[in-house]
Amino acid sequence: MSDTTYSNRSIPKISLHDFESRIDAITSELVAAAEADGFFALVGHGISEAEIEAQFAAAERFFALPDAAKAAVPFTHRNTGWEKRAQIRPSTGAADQKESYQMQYGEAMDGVWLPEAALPGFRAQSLAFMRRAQDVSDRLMVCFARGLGFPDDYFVRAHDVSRPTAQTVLRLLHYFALDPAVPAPDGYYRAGAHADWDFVTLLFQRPGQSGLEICPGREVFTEFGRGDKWTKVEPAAGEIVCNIGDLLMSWSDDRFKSTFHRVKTPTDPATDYYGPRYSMAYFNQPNTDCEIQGPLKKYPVVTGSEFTRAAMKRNYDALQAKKEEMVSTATGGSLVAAAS
Ligand SMILES: O=C(O)CCC(=O)C(=O)O
Ligand SMILES: [Fe+2]
Repeated sequence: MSDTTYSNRSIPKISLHDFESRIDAITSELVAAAEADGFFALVGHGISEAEIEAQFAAAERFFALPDAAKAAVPFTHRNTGWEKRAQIRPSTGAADQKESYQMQYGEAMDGVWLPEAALPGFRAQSLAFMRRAQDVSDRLMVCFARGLGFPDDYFVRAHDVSRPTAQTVLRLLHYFALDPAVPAPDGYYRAGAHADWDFVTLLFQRPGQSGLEICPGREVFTEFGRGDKWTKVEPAAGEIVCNIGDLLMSWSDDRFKSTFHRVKTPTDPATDYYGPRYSMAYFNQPNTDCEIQGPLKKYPVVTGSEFTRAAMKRNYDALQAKKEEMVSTATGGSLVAAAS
């Protein structure tokens, strides 16, 4: 990561307090942030620090189980379950050095919840927290619908978690601690650069456990490039960092930006955080049967399941291209230079 240059831009902080009476002002702030940055920090959203910490405590209990126990609920093709060092990013061609567990509301969780006895209270705690995150998401969706000239309930209905076609996910993440005395090996990434492919992501972080960096600048949602000017986003107690995903970028005819981001591998003991990092990402995904098209009809109509399939294919194709690039660089005799 020695090629990184930093820019000290800050992301907008937006409060949702008195939502009903301030909805137009909040909508203007959200639209401006979505157009310019693709990232913003929410305060006054109604989820208390204690509620967030209770879910982090549940996440810690989950990850503290032996791998053999977690392996009973492995990652599935329906985007649920547990993985460890298994997510390879097209930007790096290497697996993220983390473990994660993804939960949904409906049938996609069949067989992917641990038995109650293995982790008492975990399922009820997590589903209750997901509903709290959904309440916040619904308010953002009303504002984005207004901003784009759709009826208020347009996006809320397309992300209805009470229906069996729901795909929305809460992902618990755990990045492993590193020893500041031992430099991380080449090719070690906590989370390689990527854009999310959902509508909007709500990211919960723990104060002190830094590492998130963002890189605005994408022009169209189909673009898979990445820029080189990064900005650190420090966790603050009680704040929810939100980012626009590819779905909303496409649904807004590329007006709102889905922004590249990553979790930096610590390289400097003077400034970087080497301890374990826990984070939680709530990915708002569309119902499989909803129809997606922006007001200007820039892209053809697709259903929620078609959009998901296309996003996975774009990711897969980009990964193949990265692998070919790595092979050709290696056979060109410059293996060391290939480490990005
Ligand atoms: O852990 C984080 O802070 C970021 C996670 C993330 O970007 C993702 O899982 O998509
Ligand atoms: Fe992400």
